[in-house]
Amino acid sequence: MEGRDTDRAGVGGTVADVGEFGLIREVTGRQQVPKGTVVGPGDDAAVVEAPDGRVVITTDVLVQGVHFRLDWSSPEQVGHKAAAVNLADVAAMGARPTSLVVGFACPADTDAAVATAVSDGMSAEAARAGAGIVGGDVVQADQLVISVTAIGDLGGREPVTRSGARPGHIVAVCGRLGWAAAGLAVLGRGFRSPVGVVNAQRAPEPPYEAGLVAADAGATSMIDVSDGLLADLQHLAESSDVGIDIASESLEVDRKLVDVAGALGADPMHWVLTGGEDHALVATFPSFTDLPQGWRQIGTVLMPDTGVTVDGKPYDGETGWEHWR
Ligand SMILES: Nc1ncnc2c1ncn2[C@@H]1O[C@H](COP(=O)(O)OP(=O)(O)OP(=O)(O)O)[C@@H](O)[C@H]1O
Ligand SMILES: Cc1ncc(C[n+]2csc(CCOP(=O)(O)O)c2C)c(N)n1
Ligand SMILES: [Mg+2]
Ligand SMILES: [Mg+2]
Ligand SMILES: [Mg+2]
Repeated sequence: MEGRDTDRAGVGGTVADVGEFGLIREVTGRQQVPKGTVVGPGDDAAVVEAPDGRVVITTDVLVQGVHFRLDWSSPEQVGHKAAAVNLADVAAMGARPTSLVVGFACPADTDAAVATAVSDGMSAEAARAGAGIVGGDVVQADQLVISVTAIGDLGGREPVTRSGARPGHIVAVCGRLGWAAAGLAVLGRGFRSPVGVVNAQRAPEPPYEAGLVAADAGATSMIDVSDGLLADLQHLAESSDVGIDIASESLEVDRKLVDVAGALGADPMHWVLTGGEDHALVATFPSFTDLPQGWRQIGTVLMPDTGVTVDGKPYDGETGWEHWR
């Protein structure tokens, strides 16, 4: 196969065989983490030492047909989403986003106005988080690809990683769950309404400020929900070496989700538990914490042997999005 070098492959099969998270383990296992790295690969963002402080840095790539479709979303909404998913990773470290660097790839026949509208959408969402675009690159490609690197400022705080949860802590969430998944289901069936869930899929609105607030309130770990609540809690549970139980009765299922699910013959609780792309923030706090405004308790941290459960039982079904699956 083109480009395949069996001597160097180190791992057999295709990336689909290895899996998204297996591939991350493979590539990070071969990398040397440089001196001055405070938080290396494995969290929502890295934290590196700079001469005058610590910098939070993270990248997410969005690919046409995988993360968005131009017949589903306006170019501005695509740009908004590309910025939001990265800004949310900075917020999930308890940091304030400051700047974005943008890689933009598209075919030769793309309208220039599409490219500028994507950029405008990114700038507008960055501004909502207090950040702006400071550089980038534009190149030719077979489809639209947007790669964003976001930089954040901890303002002297310690980063809130995925690894600080301990048994007895409470699990809390801020932001929407299941809305973008409902929107995806609607769009996937060729509908364009209700616009509330559809716009949640097109242009998510993560609660950036809540990341800083959680850090100041003593959050012990945090992650943003990109792949699905249960899938992302699994990452947090593995990093912290704990178990987590979610109480389904504490998860509010908005009337809108119930209505959309009814119309599509879907289960709204499945969207809430496993839907990604709303970029809600999930954090753990010591049990005595008065949760900050907007945060609600949804579960508890347990000993590691139980894994991630819902009402004490393992979840029956996919827990979230995984590339190549
Ligand atoms: N090619 C890579 N090389 C080094 N580290 C990587 C690579 N790909 C991913 N990682 C690291 O693996 C960890 C998990 O990545 P992942 O993309 O799942 O996190 P995320 O960006 O928070 O989630 P999502 O992409 O679903 O929004 C991150 O710390 C990321 O930096
Ligand atoms: C056209 C189209 N098809 C499917 C989806 C669903 N989807 C794509 S990536 C992802 C998880 C987050 O991505 P990542 O892990 O890369 O951050 C999800 C839920 C979509 N948004 N658009
Ligand atoms: Mg993340
Ligand atoms: Mg990522
Ligand atoms: Mg993901």
